[in-house]
Amino acid sequence: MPPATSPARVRQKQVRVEGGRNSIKEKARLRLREFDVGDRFSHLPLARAAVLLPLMVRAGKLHLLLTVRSMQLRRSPGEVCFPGGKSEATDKDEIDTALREAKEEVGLQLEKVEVVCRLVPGIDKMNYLVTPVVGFIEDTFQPTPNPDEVSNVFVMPLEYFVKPLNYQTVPYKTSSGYHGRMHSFTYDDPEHKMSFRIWGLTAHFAVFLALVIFRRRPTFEIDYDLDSLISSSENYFMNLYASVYERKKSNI
Ligand SMILES: CCCC(=O)SCCNC(=O)CCNC(=O)[C@H](O)C(C)(C)COP(=O)(O)OP(=O)(O)OC[C@H]1O[C@@H](n2cnc3c(N)ncnc32)[C@H](O)[C@@H]1OP(=O)(O)O
Ligand SMILES: [Mg+2]
Repeated sequence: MPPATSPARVRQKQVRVEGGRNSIKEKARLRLREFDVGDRFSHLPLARAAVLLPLMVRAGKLHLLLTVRSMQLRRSPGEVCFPGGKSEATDKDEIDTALREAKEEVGLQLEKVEVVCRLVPGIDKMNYLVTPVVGFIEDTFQPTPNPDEVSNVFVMPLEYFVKPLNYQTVPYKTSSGYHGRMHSFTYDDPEHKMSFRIWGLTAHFAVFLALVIFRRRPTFEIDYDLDSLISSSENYFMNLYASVYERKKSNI
């Protein structure tokens, strides 16, 4: 047998690693495509925003890239969120918005993202319809955060959003009167030697993504029926939307 450092053995190992990485990605891709909502919610009469949920394979596991918002921002300073922002007139759709914002905020070139799908949207505290766009990026990506908008970038295992070490649930009521629960995760990042708190809308999207990909019951309670995740996630959103819509109508 050739020595462990011989070019043939190194190449064999590389092929195995790439094969493993591809099968993780392929399984995730197939699951995500089942949940692609396309432009089904795009006609809803709310202001629009989109975020990119950047997935990568690191050490054989799926990871998500997240950002910490600059303290200078007017809205949600210091909160953890995905790269993203409001739609601009030049954006063709939510995918354009998410990719444009990811480039502006963390320097991610759009040709470095393999867009897989759009998931069920959420509604933020300003009543923006926020569409999560899921895309694969390489784990070699080196972010260049725009300091006006982003103060930090970190990567965490997607699995943490179904099996967290530090989790709390926070009941909340929106301005439109909708009652729900917000997830709140604290993640101790070994790379930055810092703790990050991921909660609210960002946690909501990360949990849903983990449920779609892992099909596993999390260690905490969720508002979905796992046996019919597509319909229950859409119903959850439509109830939230109805409460916002009713409120908007009554304010006219
Ligand atoms: C109902 C649940 C509510 C919650 O969950 S709160 C709990 C946790 N927080 C979260 O989960 C965060 C959720 N929010 C978000 O993900 C984002 O806010 C959301 C909805 C995608 C919107 O994206 P944003 O990032 O707020 O919007 P954006 O990126 O378009 O703009 C942000 C602000 O930056 C400004 N900006 C853009 N380019 C700039 C530049 N080159 N230099 C300086 N400033 C710049 C831009 O004007 C905007 O400012 P402003 O917000 O309009 O005051
Ligand atoms: Mg933004």
